[in-house]
Amino acid sequence: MVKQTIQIFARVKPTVRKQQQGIYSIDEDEKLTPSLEIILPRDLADGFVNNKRESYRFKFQRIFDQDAKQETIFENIAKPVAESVLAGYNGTIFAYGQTGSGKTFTITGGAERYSDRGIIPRTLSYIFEQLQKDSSKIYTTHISYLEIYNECGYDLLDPRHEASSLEDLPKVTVLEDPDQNIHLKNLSLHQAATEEEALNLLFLGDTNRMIAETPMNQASTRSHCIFTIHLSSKEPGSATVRHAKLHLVDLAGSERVAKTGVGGQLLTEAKYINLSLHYLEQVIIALSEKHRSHIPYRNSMMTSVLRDSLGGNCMTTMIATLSLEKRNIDESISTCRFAQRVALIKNEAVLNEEIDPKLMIIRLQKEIQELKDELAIVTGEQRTEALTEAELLQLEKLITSFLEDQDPESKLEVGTDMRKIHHCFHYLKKLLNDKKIHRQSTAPSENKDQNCQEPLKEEEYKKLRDILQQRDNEINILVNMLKKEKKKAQDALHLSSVDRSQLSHGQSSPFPPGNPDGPKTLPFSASTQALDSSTSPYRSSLLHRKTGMREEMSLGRQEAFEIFKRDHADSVTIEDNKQILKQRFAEAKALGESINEARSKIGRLKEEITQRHVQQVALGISENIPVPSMPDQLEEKLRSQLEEEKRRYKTMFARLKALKVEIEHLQLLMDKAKVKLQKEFEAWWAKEATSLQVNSPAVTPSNHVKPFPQMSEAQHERSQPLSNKSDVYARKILPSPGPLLHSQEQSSPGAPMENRFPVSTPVHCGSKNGLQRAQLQQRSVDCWKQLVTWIPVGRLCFFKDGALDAASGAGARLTVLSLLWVLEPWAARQRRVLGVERAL
Ligand SMILES: Nc1ncnc2c1ncn2[C@@H]1O[C@H](COP(=O)(O)OP(=O)(O)OP(=O)(O)O)[C@@H](O)[C@H]1O
Repeated sequence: MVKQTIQIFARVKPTVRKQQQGIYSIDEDEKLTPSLEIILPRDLADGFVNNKRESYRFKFQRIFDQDAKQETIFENIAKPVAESVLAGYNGTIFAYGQTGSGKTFTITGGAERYSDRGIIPRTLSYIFEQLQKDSSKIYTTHISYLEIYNECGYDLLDPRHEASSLEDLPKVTVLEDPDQNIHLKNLSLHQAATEEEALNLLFLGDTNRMIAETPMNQASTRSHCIFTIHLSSKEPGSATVRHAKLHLVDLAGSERVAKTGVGGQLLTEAKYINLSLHYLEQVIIALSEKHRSHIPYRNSMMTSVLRDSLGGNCMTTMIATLSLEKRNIDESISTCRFAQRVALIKNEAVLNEEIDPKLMIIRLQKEIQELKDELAIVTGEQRTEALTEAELLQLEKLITSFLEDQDPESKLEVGTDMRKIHHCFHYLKKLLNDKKIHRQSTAPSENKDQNCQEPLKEEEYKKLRDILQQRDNEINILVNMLKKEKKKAQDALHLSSVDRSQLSHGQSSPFPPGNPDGPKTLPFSASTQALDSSTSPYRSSLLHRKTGMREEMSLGRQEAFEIFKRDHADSVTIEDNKQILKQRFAEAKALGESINEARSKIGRLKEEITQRHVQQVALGISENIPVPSMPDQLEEKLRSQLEEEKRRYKTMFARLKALKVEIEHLQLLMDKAKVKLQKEFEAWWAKEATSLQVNSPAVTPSNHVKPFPQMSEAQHERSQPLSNKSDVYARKILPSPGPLLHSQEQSSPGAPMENRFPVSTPVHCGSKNGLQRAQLQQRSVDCWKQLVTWIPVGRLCFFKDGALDAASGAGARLTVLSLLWVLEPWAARQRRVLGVERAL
């Protein structure tokens, strides 16, 4: 048992230096428990004459200032916890702090750079690396991911549901057994055999969380998330299994309702969050007070789930995330106060061991059989029916192994069944008789042989022995050569099949097929498959969501999406990551080629060494000189080259492995960013469409949304106003329709100049007024209608491009494109009508 108080750490989020100057200081001199001093500026007292304290000092195990890297956080905070989990203890790391203070950044990581990986991906990496190294135990790893929102639990990894809102996810409920153990009903556990599988699960959960967000529930801020790694270990042959859980918890923002300034639904949410954090605080107060018999764990779902982590069987660590700006000083002080109370809680972690149920069943079955046999002896009730074939076979096996066992103390255990005992005696008797007969039949010939043998001269015997030895060596060498040839042929066969499969996949992988050291060949053939989304169910699920959403889009929306994507802030990150990914792929490819080269060089060197041996043997045979036992100079040289090449190979191999993890991580980051982008676009599209309808009562479906009565539903949808992300983008400029316009048809006499589309005067449609905007769009539709009637399709295409070039803002592009989608079929129809008229 390990008794330990909850470890508390502080992390200060980086902000503009000026804002934090003089607000806090870290005293690292107190080596054992460094302290953080928060200085309350006078002006925060709002002019009151008061005796408010000006400085607050809090002690932490360690304080990480703004420049602390994610790597440092992992090494100092998460690694020790991961180590104890590997040893079989439960562990929890939770981040607590106000919204925006860096909880998600610390626990999960940033979405932009690979180096921003947070505690979860790094811990997964570390755990799987350790599991690979330790071959003395059999490990199984499972993952679960729970979100608690408004006191309801949701399973973020349920494979049966595609979440489009939180309600689509299965609800998780807390059950308590008579021993007060907590069970989570409906929370799915997923086996993860590799780091890649576990990472895919993390990204799937994060994506589900993001997709399930509604504008009312902007995710992370208002929900708690618990990512759990379940680890079981067992020594081979042992009946004892160890179970350990590691909870990595991203709590909701801890700010008070008054500060958030929210109302309505948000207020309800804020209350729930505050309520659950309030209950968390109550639990912590109760635990930090001595002699409190009742701890109110059951008051909220979160405290129920984290029951073991708080004052129970767990090694728990808290990270207080602080955003030390002037306006956040109060919240930062309350976060630190909370941490000080948490630091008083004592946990008692024990190894969670149990007997493997399967082995337990076998053991109990054996015991039952033994007891039955004993009972039969005591009661004198012996079974009389004949032994079955299987029983007889098993007995004979037992006898054979008993006879072969060299240990004089060994016993033949057949139980108390008299039928079995009798059978054993019969069998042994038969064996003994058979052996006797055999001896008698072979004895005369042995004697004859002995008589025929002539005593060999000592010298001759020695010579023959030497020759025999020499022949043995030659045979060994030739057998080795044969083996190598056979292996080469197999490799060639395998390579050609790999080539074929790669060709059929249509993609070339930068990862080389293997390791020159024989048994561990093709370590990457499996892992490269992870890069292929079709082999990873979770990644393909992410991609499916992404492409699925895309397929549903109409063409007009797709074009709008392309523009939205181009102008979105995240597009820079996606592009950056694409570039990095390209670089990494190129690097991996180059590395793969070098590894292949090194591999063939190693093969060549080995070949040369073997050749040398063969030559020496051949020389030995022809000139009758013994094969030298020590390698000569040339062989020494070859061997040192071989060792050098092997070292080089190993270094490159390790780098390639790291690259592979990085590439996979980047791909997942990009997938996630793309899903986010798509989701934001959908939200923006829906919002704009509704805001146009709500804000423009004058624009009825007949005069605006569906300008052409003959239009099909699909065309109708394409003609929906895009509203041009009006206030975000620059002013929208439509090209002038030119002299073809009849001004009376286009504008009323009293209309403002900008609504009349004067020749070669751009129209500015950047007004926030929905009605005006709708009118302008209606007019532009009419204007284009006129224009397109007389333009052949080729010109229309020209206009499409010209308009795109002429337009200075993305909004204009959207309007022009949406109009074109409407007008293209319409113009074709018009031309057909005109053709008919002309023919008549
Ligand atoms: N140590 C840091 N270094 C760089 N950027 C950071 C750091 N901490 C936080 N950030 C950035 O600050 C922003 C807010 O951080 P984050 O989302 O992690 O806050 P949070 O506490 O989880 O907020 P919420 O309660 O809303 O979930 C993010 O853009 C994040 O990238």
